[in-house]
Formats: sequence, C-alpha cells, structure tokens
Amino acid sequence: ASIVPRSILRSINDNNADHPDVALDLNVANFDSVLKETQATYAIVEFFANWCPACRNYKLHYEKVARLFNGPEAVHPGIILMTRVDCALKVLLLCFLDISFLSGGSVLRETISSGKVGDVGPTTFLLIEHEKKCRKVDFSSFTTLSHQLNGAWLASTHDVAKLEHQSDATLPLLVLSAVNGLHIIFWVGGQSGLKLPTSYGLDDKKYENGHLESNVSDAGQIVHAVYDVEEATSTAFDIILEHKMIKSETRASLIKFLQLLVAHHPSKRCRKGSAELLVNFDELLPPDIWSAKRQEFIIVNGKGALKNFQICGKEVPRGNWVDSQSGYAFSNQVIAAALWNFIANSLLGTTFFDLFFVDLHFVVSSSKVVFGKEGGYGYDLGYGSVSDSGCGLWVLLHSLSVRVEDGESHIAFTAVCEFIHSFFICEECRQHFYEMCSSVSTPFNKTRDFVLWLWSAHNKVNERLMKEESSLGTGDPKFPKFIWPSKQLCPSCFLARSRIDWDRDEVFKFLASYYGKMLLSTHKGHELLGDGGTERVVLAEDLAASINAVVVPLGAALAIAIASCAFGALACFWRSRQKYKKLHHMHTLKNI
Ligand SMILES: Cc1cc2nc3c(=O)[nH]c(=O)nc-3n(C[C@H](O)[C@H](O)[C@H](O)COP(=O)(O)OP(=O)(O)OC[C@H]3O[C@@H](n4cnc5c(N)ncnc54)[C@H](O)[C@@H]3O)c2cc1C
Repeated sequence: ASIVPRSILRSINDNNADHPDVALDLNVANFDSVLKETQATYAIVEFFANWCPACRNYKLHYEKVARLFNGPEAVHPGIILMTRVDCALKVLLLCFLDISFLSGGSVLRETISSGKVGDVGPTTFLLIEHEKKCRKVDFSSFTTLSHQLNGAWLASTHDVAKLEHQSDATLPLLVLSAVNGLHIIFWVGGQSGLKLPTSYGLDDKKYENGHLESNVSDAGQIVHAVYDVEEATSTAFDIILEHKMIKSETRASLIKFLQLLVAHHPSKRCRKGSAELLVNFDELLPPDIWSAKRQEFIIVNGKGALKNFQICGKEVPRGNWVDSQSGYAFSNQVIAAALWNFIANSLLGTTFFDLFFVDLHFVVSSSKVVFGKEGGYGYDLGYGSVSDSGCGLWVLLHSLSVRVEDGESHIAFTAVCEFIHSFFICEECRQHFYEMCSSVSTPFNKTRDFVLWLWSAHNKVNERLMKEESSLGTGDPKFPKFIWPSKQLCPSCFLARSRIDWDRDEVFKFLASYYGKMLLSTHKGHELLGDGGTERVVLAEDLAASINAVVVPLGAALAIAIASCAFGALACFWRSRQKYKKLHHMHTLKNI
C-alpha cells in the first residue's frame, strides 16, 4: 500500500477505466518486498517526477509496454515486472540491491544523507531496517538523476550479469529512463546477457488456444507452453507435499516419474531441480515417513527442509497460467460446487461433489486469482490437485512422450500411468486414466506408439468432457472441448475430408514437432535430430550447461550428465547410488 498521496496526474489516469495503469508503483514501503517477491525474472524500474511534462507524456508509452508484461491482459506474463518510482515524492528512500551498478550511481550516493528526513512517517522503520543498503534520493536529486538517465541506458549487459550473481540479489534490476516504448522493447530484446526468451513488439497479441486459428510457428506461443509446463510441474510437486501423498505405496511412482523428468523434461531448470531431488531423495524423504504427521515434520524440518524446495527453480511457480483454463472451467457452477464442498468438508467432513477436492487449507493458501483468457479472472481453487493445471500437465506428458527413446517408451508409459494414479486427487480423472492405462496389453516398443496412445487418451478425455459439458451445461462456451488437433492446426492429420479418420503417421509427425521441436525452438543449447520423421531433442549440452548455472550437488550433476545419455541409465545410476548410500550408512554404523 502506498504510504504517500498519489499525484493528481496519477489519480486522473487511474480513473481511466478503459486503460487502468498496470505498471506497479514502487515506493519506500514496498520497493524491496515487491522486487523480492515478484515471480518475474526481471524488473524494469522507471524513475520519473510527477511534475515533469516529458515524464507525463512518456507515461503513455511506458504503460503500453507495461501492458505486454503486467496485468491480466499481459501478452508475455511472468517475465518482466514493469514498475515505476515517483522521484518527486517528498522523501524517497530507495533500497537498491546494490546501487553501485548504476553508472550514475555516484549521483545517487552523493544525495542527501542526513538532516533532511522530513515527513518520513512510517518509513523510519524501513530506514533502520535497511540502513546499510538504502540510499536516499530526494526531490532535488531528481533533476540530476533525470539528466544522467535521459536517453542513456544505465545497465549494460555486463552489469546485469554481475547483478545476477550477487548473493542477495533476487533479480537483476534494469533501469532506464524516458525515451519511448519501442526503445524499451528493442533494448530488452537486445540484451543477450538476459535469458529472455524472445524479442517483443508492441503489436504482440495474446496467444489463444490451439483450437482457434493458431500459428504453430510462433515461437512465443511455444515459450508460453514451456511456462505452463514449468508451472504444472512445480504446482504438482507442491501439492504432493502439501497433501503428504508420498506413502510407501506411492514412493516408487514418484521416483520413476522424477527419473523421467530428469531425463526428458522440456525445461532445463525443472530437469535440474528433479535431479537434485532424486539424488537426495533418501535424505530428503527418508523411508520411515509414512505417517502424515511424520511426513509433515520431515517436510518442514528435515534435511534440506523440503518445503522450501522448488523443483523448477525459485522463479516457479509464478502463480499464473498462460495457455490454460486452469484445471476445470471457471464457471460459476464450478466455483459454487467447490465452495459447497469446502463448507461440507468443514462442517460435515464430507464432500458433495466428487470431482472437486477442496479443503480449508486449499481455499486459504492455494486459491489464487489466475488470468483467464480474454483477461477475465477465474479462481483456481486447487481442486484439480495435480490436475490443478490439467492443461500444463497434459502438455508436460505430451512433451515427455515425444522425447523418450523407442527403448524407453514402455517404462515411460508406466511411469506416467503410475504417477497419475498415485498423485491425481481428482478421483474420477485418476480412475478413468488408469482404466485407459490398464487396457494396454502389449508393451510399447516404439516412441510412436506411446505418443499416439497418449494423444488418443487425451482425446478420449476431451470427448468425455465434451459430452458431460453439453449435457450438464457446465462448459465454457468460449472454450469448448474438442477433438485435437483441429483441421486448421494440422490439415495433413486428416484423411480425405473425414473429421475423425486420422492419418496416424501425420499425427505422430505433428505431435513430435509440436511438443518436441517447437516447444524448445527458442531454447539455446539443444540439438535437433531428424529421426525417421521424429524430431528428437538431444539434451546433453543443454543439461550440461545447467550444471554451471548454479551450484548443484555433485550427485545431481552426475545424475544430469547421465540423464543426458538415457533415461534407463539414470534409473540404473539412481539405484546404484541408493545402494551405495545404504552400504555407506551401514559401514558408518558398524564403525560407531
Ligand atoms: C491425465 C489427466 C486426466 C484428466 N482427466 C479428467 C477427467 O476425467 N475429467 C475432467 O473433468 N478433467 C480431467 N482432466 C483435466 C482436463 O483434461 C483438462 O486438462 C482441463 O479441463 C483443462 O482443459 P484445457 O481446455 O485447458 O486443455 P487440456 O485438455 O488440458 O489440453 C491442454 C492443451 O493440450 C493440447 N491438446 C488437447 N488435446 C490434445 C490431444 N489429444 N493430444 C495432444 N495435445 C492435446 C491443446 O493445445 C490444449 O490446449 C484430466 C487431466 C489430466 C492431465
């Protein structure tokens, strides 16, 4: 909450209902916390003065850019947090991560440091709290500041890279000044030191669902899919922990699935996190934790305190989905049903609607406002559990399926089936999926068979939901379920004119490309191999690169390296490591 009155200019603009401001106002009270807590990887801070006419004109440009990244209509959400600081506020205390990275830093450092505290009010506390890190900037310094900043980029690629490695830096801070919107976009897109996935344009459009007219060659769209997959992975893992679902009978399923993730997850950071978890599995989740109480204790207090572990890195989950209706449709009926369940759960310990799993904890801790398509809001009540992001989870499963080798296809299939069976809270989904798994009588020995099986299973779910939604009237008319892919998306997937007669070779080619090559087309460090029509992603270089990015335990690094050879090899490595640990443990005990 702002502790200072907003300028008149701001109030007028804020009341513009058509274009409410989306750039975040930072001030002394929220500067540090907003930048620390944001899920975005980068932040841009605009320094301006509310009395400055050039700044006022510039605001329109800045807001245009901010709308690409911030708010419910964001085309590229979760990447850059667009913020601003009104330097003309009476007394402004800015807590920079490290002010010296500014080439104009000396100006800031020289600004008033004593005797002009003025009407600080509640900020006094912050001044004390961040005494060492804070610098004061006041009204008089802004003129100099703006002079220094105008037209010149203050943070070079080099500076940004340096910032990333600072121990207390939660994110690099890029500082620019008033030029125009396009300059910002070009500048951001041109920062090769930043791991930004794509370049941006003011005309960028929000990506709509695959069944709508879709341009599959749009790399940005695929990058979005990677975000959803990361979000799904991270959410699934959180839910598994939150609900203490790791039991003696589900432990092996989790390990198998983690092995699959380490070897074939499309996101490098998820692979790395899964490897860390896998290699340290026995320490993090010792085999004796099967009571919920003990599990809770271990997760919170155990070695490495698993509750703080983020499987896809600290930026994920971001709390929003790019290309998903988030679990089930955001219909009022769904929310009503979930709330009924919540009430029923609290009062009677029972559930009215089988499909939805809601408990008090979920409603309080996991409910989040998610960005619906068309900018609408929906409440994600977490009732889908691992399917919290059914959409992201499907995309993850498909993208895993196209990455496995022929020889791994059946083991990967089993890993997926067991994982869904063990960790999907939605009973109906779980059962239905399990039935489809059980109906497979001959083991898969080709990637193609597994890929097509998963595609067909997903379509069976789509078909079932289509029927349910039309009979119950619960579907969202804007996002109807449909048999996928559509003709627009893959014309060659259809034989002749028939809607349901598939050319399975073409479907496989399409899926391999859509979930394989396309998903990673903008990621560096991977190599694409043509494999008889299959696009297979070779991860070795990509994975190896991740070892250097952040310090990972040696074991994890090894696991990553081995994972790049084959999923099967990893399973083998993992087993031998666990065996070694056991022997080592016994040896230690003996010595004691
Ligand atoms: C394993 C599993 C089982 C589920 N079972 C149920 C259930 O029984 N009942 C229920 O209500 N919900 C179930 N769900 C959730 C449901 O399937 C959807 O995930 C959810 O309704 C969100 O739908 P969506 O329209 O965002 O796209 P989703 O159906 O989640 O699909 C995500 C994306 O995948 C692509 N896609 C769609 N179909 C296919 C396909 N056949 N092959 C490859 N790609 C495709 C599209 O680009 C789509 O946008 C299940 C989810 C999972 C992961």
